[in-house]
Amino acid sequence: MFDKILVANRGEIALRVIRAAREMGIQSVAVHSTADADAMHVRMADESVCIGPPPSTESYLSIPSIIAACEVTGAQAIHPGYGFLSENANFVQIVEDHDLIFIGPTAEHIRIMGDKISAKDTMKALGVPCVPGSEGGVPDLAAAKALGDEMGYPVIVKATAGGGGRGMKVAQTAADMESAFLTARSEAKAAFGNDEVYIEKYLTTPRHIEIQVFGDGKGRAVHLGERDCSLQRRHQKVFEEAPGPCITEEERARIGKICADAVAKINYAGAGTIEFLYEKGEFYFIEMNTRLQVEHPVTETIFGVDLVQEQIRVAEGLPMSFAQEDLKINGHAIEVRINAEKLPTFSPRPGRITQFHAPGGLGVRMDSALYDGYSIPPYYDSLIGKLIVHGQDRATALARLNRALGELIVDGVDTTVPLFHALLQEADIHSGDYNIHWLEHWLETNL
Ligand SMILES: Nc1ncc2cc(-c3cccc4ccccc34)c(N3CC[C@@H](N)C3)nc2n1
Ligand SMILES: [Ca+2]
Repeated sequence: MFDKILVANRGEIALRVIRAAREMGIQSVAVHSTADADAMHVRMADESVCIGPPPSTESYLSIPSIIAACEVTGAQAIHPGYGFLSENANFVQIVEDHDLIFIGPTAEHIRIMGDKISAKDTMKALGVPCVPGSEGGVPDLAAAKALGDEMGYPVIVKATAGGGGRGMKVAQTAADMESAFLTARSEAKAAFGNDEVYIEKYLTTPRHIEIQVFGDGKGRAVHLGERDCSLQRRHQKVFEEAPGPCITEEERARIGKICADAVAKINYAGAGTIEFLYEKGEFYFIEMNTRLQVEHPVTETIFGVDLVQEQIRVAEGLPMSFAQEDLKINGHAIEVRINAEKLPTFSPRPGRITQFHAPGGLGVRMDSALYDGYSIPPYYDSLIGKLIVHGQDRATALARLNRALGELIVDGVDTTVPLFHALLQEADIHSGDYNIHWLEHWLETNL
């Protein structure tokens, strides 16, 4: 059992992990840059260590500083949160070389899923439906053109080392293939130091449906249903919900079992998300995220579970607190991401919070590290809070979201709150009739 864990992150997710640990009687160590000395996660933790100057590369991404913080505080395990080092296989290896525990999957699984071709090959072999496309990487332009002609356009060229929308180029017709292929390859080289690309049939109007899975690392795994994360802008999710408004119980059981069985088979440990594109009733695997996701609270809310406590339990070698038959959906949950950004350009707006008031009442959860007088630093991402609401059905959740947004006070900086007030006026949001392009199309003529 852990006496003390180090939280290698900041902001709302650091607070989230500290809360889970405290409830388990585990002490927490916060790490912070000099810019975050006054951050709430530092105050909430049992102890804290300054690990460097503001730039992430010299603080939250500094592996030596984080390992040293464990040594001086006696932390036995590290929770990475999301982003930063959470999917860095080399970090996991170094953590384990120092006889510390990484709260998450193995370095091997992180590496397999971080390479989008080995991820697809692994999932295909495990019976997970994938997007049709190239067998592995595409070596040169001639092969790309031949494949495009064979598959039929449109196709999408993706960086093997990419993910999350980075290094992707669509070729609508054969004439586009040369520029799509060469641009994707050069951008992949520049961004990831690896110019390998692969090609897939481009799905034109899909939804983004992701399945939450959880494994004990010893051959058992469950699924916790899906989240619909289609409302995105430039690959940044803004609104996520569970269950998905367009997914039936039968579809959920079928794709959920396929995913749970797949990760069980590889002895996957901890939280994972299997990302699909969903179109015309079919699921197509695109990526697997080997971390806890920003939007995990909507899943926790409808199932009544604490996924962070489960991560800690499994890292301690304990069994999961639940089996598949224990996991029943209750109601509907929606999360909106509150960013310190100025609409309509979504440009980041750091600054000082003159007044903060979180909404409350029945079915409202606000995950945020804000407080009166807090100064949002300019060095990190602009997420300042997640508003999660729950209702017995989707309509109730939407009404509650509207009510909670009306209570939220964040004075002193611009935020994305007005976006959600506007979205709640839209019939398509109430009907749930949207796909991955809906928000960007809507933004062109609104806000
Ligand atoms: N074969 C094929 N067809 C259409 C696709 C469309 C996207 C995509 C493109 C633009 C926005 C998106 C929002 C949510 C989910 C996916 C997208 C996509 N992405 C974007 C990020 C990464 N998860 C993969 N892959 C696709 N792959
Ligand atoms: Ca991803």
